[in-house]
Amino acid sequence: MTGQPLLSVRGLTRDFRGFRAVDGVDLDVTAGSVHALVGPNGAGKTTLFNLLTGFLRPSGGRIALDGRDVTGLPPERMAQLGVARSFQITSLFPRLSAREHLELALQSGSGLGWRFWRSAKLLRRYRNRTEELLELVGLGAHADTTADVLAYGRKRALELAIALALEPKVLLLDEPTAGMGLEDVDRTVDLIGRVRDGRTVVLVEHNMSVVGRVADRVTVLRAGRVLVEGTYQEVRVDERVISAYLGTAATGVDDVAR
Ligand SMILES: Nc1ncnc2c1ncn2[C@@H]1O[C@H](COP(=O)(O)OP(=O)(O)OP(=O)(O)O)[C@@H](O)[C@H]1O
Repeated sequence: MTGQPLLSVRGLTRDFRGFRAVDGVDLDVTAGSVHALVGPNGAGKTTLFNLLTGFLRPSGGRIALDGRDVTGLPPERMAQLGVARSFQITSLFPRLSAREHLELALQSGSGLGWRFWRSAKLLRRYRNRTEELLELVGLGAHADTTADVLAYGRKRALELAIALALEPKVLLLDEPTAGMGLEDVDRTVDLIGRVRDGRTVVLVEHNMSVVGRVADRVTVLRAGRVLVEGTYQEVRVDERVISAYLGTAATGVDDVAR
């Protein structure tokens, strides 16, 4: 970790017809860290996530990536600049194999379009990278399986590999363990541990035990504002965090309060 904020947010605000879902958020994500955004239901985590990835435009405030102002840029521009999010399962092509998804992702990230196929050298390089990414996310044995028959946890792993194919500076994961059974959750925790190497990761996560295992820093949001920021060990015993969770029917309260 270098200690430098790679992603820096100041006074970020987002209104929906007069309702302030994100309200003056300041956030610094250190290069090389895993940074979790948590908070009870309706705290503004998803809205903040969508602001950081360009899927929503802020109503106010600034976002800087590596010192460059990227406020209000659209998602494709954010992705080009190095902010990639793990896409939802619905964005996978049912009839394409895991390998084909990665070849397409690498090709689109190369900026060469179809010209990419003309260069044997490039083709080889991308084939090698495809195999590396498949291994990294544990899909080496499923390279030729089409997305429609990949198990749920493996679909999520494929989405992650697709995001990694863009070689992002910051990888954003939206509830990476949502809907998973215990075994897949453990596998995903391992996976995050592997992919974080040399990367910066921001994740929204409801499962506090996952947060405790993967995150270096935790920002707790409530009612659109930053309530507390610190390590998992710090925030889990913070009275304000405990009462924020106790004040709602949110999941995760047991883990926070324990
Ligand atoms: N498009 C929208 N239009 C109006 N209100 C919205 C919109 N998106 C979110 N909100 C409101 O903003 C607030 C924050 O929502 P958000 O989804 O960001 O919270 P969250 O912390 O991700 O919650 P959850 O844990 O339930 O997913 C909520 O009150 C929500 O109803």
